[in-house]
Amino acid sequence: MSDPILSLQHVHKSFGEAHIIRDANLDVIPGERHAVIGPNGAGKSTLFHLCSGQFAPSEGKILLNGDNISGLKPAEVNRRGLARSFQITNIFPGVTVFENLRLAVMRKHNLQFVFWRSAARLQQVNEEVEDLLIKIRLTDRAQTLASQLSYSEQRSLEIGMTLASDPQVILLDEPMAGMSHEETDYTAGLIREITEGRTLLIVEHDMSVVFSLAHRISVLVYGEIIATGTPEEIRGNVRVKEAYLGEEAA
Ligand SMILES: Nc1ncnc2c1ncn2[C@@H]1O[C@H](COP(=O)(O)OP(=O)(O)OP(=O)(O)O)[C@@H](O)[C@H]1O
Repeated sequence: MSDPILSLQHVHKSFGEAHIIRDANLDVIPGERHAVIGPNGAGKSTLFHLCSGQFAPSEGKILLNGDNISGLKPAEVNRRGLARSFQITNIFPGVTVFENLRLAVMRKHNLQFVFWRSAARLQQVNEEVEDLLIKIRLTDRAQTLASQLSYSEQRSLEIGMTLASDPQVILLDEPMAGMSHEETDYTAGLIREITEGRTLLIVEHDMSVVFSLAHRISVLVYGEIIATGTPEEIRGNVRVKEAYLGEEAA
């Protein structure tokens, strides 16, 4: 197995007396689509916050490409190649799809207003935005206000904004939440496409999506990763059935 691109080593996270993440160990392999599943409140979002720099671990290490990123600020983690989307959408509803993406691309280049004096750079940003529009299949909606998009289109736009920094590792937190079956199928297809050649860590409650999309799955229960394996291995894991999947099936 190749070296992990993202590695959590004995990671703990406490808030006061509450031990939310307890000795989490997780290796994410370059190129894989890795899902984290677990009951409500298990600590999945907290785990993502730790990986993306929103929280610093109380103990343990998080490595990205072998470098210790524990405690680095989100912008620095992003600069090093990890981007995430949130459960709650962070697009700007009052501006167009194109402008939302342009803002995300400019953020990547860390652009100031002075930047706009250069027509060549403006052209470069616009080309990057056009490219993103194709990837998220929203070229026809470029001039539509984000608030006018359908729910799944808004999620596509958010995925596009996550892609703007051209990350090696993408973290998606419940991208299918609140979607119909059709929207879920559509978004699963989009995620397959846009993560080609990248690494995906995804939290998702829809088990049919998880088991068809993920190469490997980790199961988080009460802040502990109780199993990691292929979908078949996880389906057959007795501990997982007892702690989680049995309960879901019921
Ligand atoms: N900043 C915080 N301070 C104190 N407790 C927190 C904080 N953030 C999260 N928690 C607690 O940590 C636990 C895990 O929350 P988290 O959101 O990570 O779970 P989750 O697995 O993502 O849940 P869900 O599937 O419902 O989204 C919860 O009990 C939550 O109340």
